[in-house]
Amino acid sequence: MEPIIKIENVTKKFPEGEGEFVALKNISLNFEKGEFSGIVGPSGSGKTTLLNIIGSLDQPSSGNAWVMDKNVAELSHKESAQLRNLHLGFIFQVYNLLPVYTVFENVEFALLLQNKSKEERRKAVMQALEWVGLENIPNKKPSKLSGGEGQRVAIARAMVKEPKIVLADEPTANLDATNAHAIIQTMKKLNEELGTTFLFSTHDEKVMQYMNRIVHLKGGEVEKDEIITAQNPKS
Ligand SMILES: Nc1ncnc2c1ncn2[C@@H]1O[C@H](COP(=O)(O)OP(=O)(O)OP(=O)(O)O)[C@@H](O)[C@H]1O
Repeated sequence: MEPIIKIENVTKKFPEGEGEFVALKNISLNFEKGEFSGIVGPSGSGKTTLLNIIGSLDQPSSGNAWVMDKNVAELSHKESAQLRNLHLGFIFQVYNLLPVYTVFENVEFALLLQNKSKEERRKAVMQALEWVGLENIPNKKPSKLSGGEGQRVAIARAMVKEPKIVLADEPTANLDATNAHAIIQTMKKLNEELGTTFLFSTHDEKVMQYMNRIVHLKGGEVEKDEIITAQNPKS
């Protein structure tokens, strides 16, 4: 089976002063369907840059990044928007909920670009809220939510389209330990039940212990690619 994400000799350069800064240096990596994997590394090592390329939010300077059989390096703006809309879910450190809308509406938003009836949307939103344990507060406004609840809404918003891949950039950075564990366990459950592929960027040891695989980046290069087996759990 083809990997769901295939990174092939990807280099990413950003302009810096007169010259350029190389954020990713000739990286090659594959991720299989259903992985629950983390990208870890020091600040500035290229984690977000790599997630942005996989998320089709940015393009490599050279090399190829295949995401669900589409080469991100060759997509037009419209095609990358379509890839994101149909197949990718995003969870960020900051939840980016729209304050004037309810929990229900914030999650429903992700479906408005899809051709679904109001009733189909209602069902999908309530299912997603159930997945994250917020089915009882669809009408609350974000300002009335705790940090953990806010991040749950963000997970529901990412999951409501039932994407093939969820990209989570430091999803627990603003949460206390109890909420961080709860959030990551919710994502792990969705990974196991729905087969969604999850790819995290994280510094958080609490997150790392749930991973099946940890890719260590350093200075834009893969320093270590670690498969975590049941016999070798992280503590
Ligand atoms: N748009 C940009 N323009 C210029 N330089 C950039 C840009 N985006 C990232 N960089 C640089 O590329 C390097 C890698 O950044 P990236 O955000 O991928 O790191 P990271 O590993 O996610 O770090 P952190 O853990 O702090 O989020 C950094 O040195 C950053 O300054």
